[in-house]
Parts: sequence; C-alpha cells; structure tokens
Amino acid sequence: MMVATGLPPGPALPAMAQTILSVTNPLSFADRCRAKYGDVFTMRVFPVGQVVCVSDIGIIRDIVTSDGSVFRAGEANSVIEFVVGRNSLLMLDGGEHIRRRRVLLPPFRGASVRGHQRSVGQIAADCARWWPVGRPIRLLPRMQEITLEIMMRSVFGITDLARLAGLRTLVPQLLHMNPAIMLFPPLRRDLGPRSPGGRYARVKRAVDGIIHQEIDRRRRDTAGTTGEDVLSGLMDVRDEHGAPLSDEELRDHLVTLLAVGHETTATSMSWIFERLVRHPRVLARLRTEIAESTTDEPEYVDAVINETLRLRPVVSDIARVATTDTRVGGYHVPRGTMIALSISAIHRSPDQFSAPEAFRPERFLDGETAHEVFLPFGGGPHRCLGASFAMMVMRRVVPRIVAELDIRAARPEPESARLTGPVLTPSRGAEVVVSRR
Ligand code: HEM
Repeated sequence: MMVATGLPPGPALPAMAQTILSVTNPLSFADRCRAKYGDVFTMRVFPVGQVVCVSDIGIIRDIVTSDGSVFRAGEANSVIEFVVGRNSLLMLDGGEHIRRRRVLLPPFRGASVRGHQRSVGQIAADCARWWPVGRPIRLLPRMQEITLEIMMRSVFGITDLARLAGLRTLVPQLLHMNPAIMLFPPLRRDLGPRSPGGRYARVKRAVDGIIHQEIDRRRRDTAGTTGEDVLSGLMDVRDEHGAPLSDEELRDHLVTLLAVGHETTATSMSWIFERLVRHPRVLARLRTEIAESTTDEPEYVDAVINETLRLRPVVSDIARVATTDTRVGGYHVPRGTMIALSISAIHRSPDQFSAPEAFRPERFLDGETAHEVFLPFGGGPHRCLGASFAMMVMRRVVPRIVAELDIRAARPEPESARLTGPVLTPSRGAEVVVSRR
C-alpha cells in the first residue's frame, strides 16, 4: 500500500471553530467531514492539536485489539490522571494493565453483578418517587442521582449516612470540575482557598477522606470483608504475590469506577427516554412487554437499551495516542498523535445497519445486527470493565420507571447530541413531563 507522507486531510476551518463544532454538534460535524474526506481525516481541536479521526471498522478493530505497544490508552487519558490517580486502569497499557485488570475483574462478573439487582431497582423507585409531576423536568440530573446512589451503595458499599450525604454533595463537584482546570494544568496548583486549584484540591481531599474512612472501617471490621459490594470484592483480591491492594490503589480504583461508571450510565438512561418519548409505538410495546413478561428480563428491554446505545453511544469516540511513528489507513502518523476511533460513525453507517438513523429496537431481535460492529462498550483489552454492571443497572431502572410513570416529551423537537467532557449528552438534558400511573 502507498503511504501518504503527511497526516490525512481534514477541514481547513480554524482550530477554535472545529473545537466548537465538535463539542456543540459532534455527530453532524463528523458526518460532514467524513462525507468530504473519507473514513480517515484530521481535525484540529483545542487544546490537543491534531486528532486523526477514524471510522473504518477494520482499522478501528486493529487498533482497539492491539497490545498497547503502539496505540496507548494511558497517554490518551493522561489529562485526568490528577483525578483518578496513577494506579487507575485508565492510565495503564500492556502487561501492567492486564495484571491490574485481572485483579479488578471478579466483582464485575455476572454472578457478582446479579447480586445488586434488587437494591438497584429499589434505589430507582425511591428516587423517582420524588420527581415533580405535570411540569417539564430534566431527566439527566435525576438519572445522575440514581446512578450516584447505586455507585455509593453497590460499588462502595457505604451505609453510613454522614458519608453518603458527604459524597452526594462532593462527587458532582469532583466530576463537574471547572473545564479550565482540565485544560490548563498550571491552574490545578493550589494557590489558596479561592483559586480554582485550591477549590478543586479541597473537594478532592474531602472525597479521598471519605473513601479512606470507609477503607479503614473495612480493615478494622473483625467480621472480615464479606459484603456484597465491589469494594469488599476488591479488598479480598490478592496479587500474584498474595499481597492485597494498597489503600492508594483501592482509592484510585474506586474514583475511576465513579468517574467512568456513574455519568455514562445516567446519560445512557436519559437518552433511552429521550428516544422513547419520541417513538410512542416503541414505548407502548416496551410497556406491554414489561407488564406481560414472565421473566425478569424481557428481551425487548435489552433491544431498547441496545438500540439507544447504537444511535447515541455515550462514549462516541475511543481515544488512543500513537507512541511511535506509525501508519493509519495508509497515512503516516507521527509519534504523539491523538487518534479518535469513532464508535458513533460505525453505529450509524449504512454499510453496517439498514436505515441506520431509524430508532428500531427490533433490529436487535431479528438477528440483523452483527455483534462485531456494535461497540458501545469498546473492545479488546480496554473493553468496558463495567459493561455487565451498566447493563444490569439499565435493565432494572428503565422498566421500573416505565412501569411506575407515564412519560411524555416536554417539547416535540428531538434533542441534539453535544459533548460534555467525553460523554455524548442530550442538549436539553432529556426534558420530559411525568405523571404517576
Ligand atoms: C452505559 C454505560 C457505559 C458505557 C457506554 C461505557 C463505555 C465504555 C467504553 C467505550 C470503554 C472503553 C474505553 C477504551 O477503550 O479506551 C469503557 C472503559 C471502562 N469502563 Fe465503561 N461504560 C459504561 C459504564 C461503566 C460502568 C458502570 C463502569 C463501572 C462501574 C465502567 C467501568 C469502566 C472501566 C474501569 C473502563 C476502563 C477499562 C480498561 O481500560 O481496562 N463503565 N467504558
């Protein structure tokens, strides 16, 4: 194959204009670029610089399943190391990543995840009970309340009311930081209580304090770590030398799970309702299937979840950095280049899905959808560790809400997708009106 000498072509717009378009209108901007430049093109995005965007399934599969020697996730995620810590899976690649990931896997296997089903459904019902009726509400913050509660109880296993109350206030501040802190590392310096870095450091210290209190409590607990929650599972694991995880590792893993698990799942559930209220036939069938199903998990619930993850994959792009000079799609890509692998483009490609823009959950029941091109949780060594957990949460929360509430759109126009950090969110926060059934 001929190797072109420069980076792939891409839009000539100023970097700031490309940045604004890729945040406010990511799907249609990327579609326009693809239509003009093909499946591999270069965008210029502030503050990263040149980003090679890929929407060819073969290239994506090769990069995602590679061993991390050339295309690394750790480098691509380094911007959040100051939040999640250096032991986080998000910072690692290669052998070290595989070793740590193996240690983290047991609490995320099917049987362990199923243990949380009952409490998850109850948390959803308890939260939804307080939703105001008869006027427009944004579902996104309400779904975030539900998933935060689930993370605190099922993942952290916290029961102490003061700690729960503390995290309820602090976690949103930790995760919704001032974007300037993320973009400009010098701003992270603690220059006193009123500086952005000082405020952030205070929140982080408070969250870490609560996590360490919880870890200490478990270590002191003479009954041992027999809880059902993920933290108990992590405290039980031993590495290949028989050593338990250090407090610092436990903290980094818990904050990572919170950072990547809570908003992704909440946003997916918001998109599910954003789509459902605009597709009354699908909502009606879902309601009937839930009411009449003889199993705990009607197939149609999964089909609705999957169809939403297909059209609105909350992680729309998987990021890697090339750590040596290499080739991508016949182009020379220099070391240090950021690569964005577009899940949303694959999911909406007419080559892979018939009538790709149509919201039609049935496509997941009639065998039309090939497993290899449905990638909402990524693939390869970095595939989402919490995929089963996220699916379990959505399978419990969505039917509970559908069964207990009537939901309609607050406005007829569909919500567009925009980027909030790395997550594809509905532009009006999934605005609906609910009433009790
Ligand atoms: C609908 C919800 C979710 C979606 C769509 C999602 C999607 C993803 C994707 C696409 C990746 C791969 C990133 C890459 O290859 O670089 C990923 C990684 C990850 N996810 Fe999820 N996720 C969800 C929920 C969760 C939950 C609930 C948890 C944990 C409780 C979780 C934990 C993780 C972790 C730890 C990784 C890093 C894995 C590694 O690098 O080995 N995710 N997720």
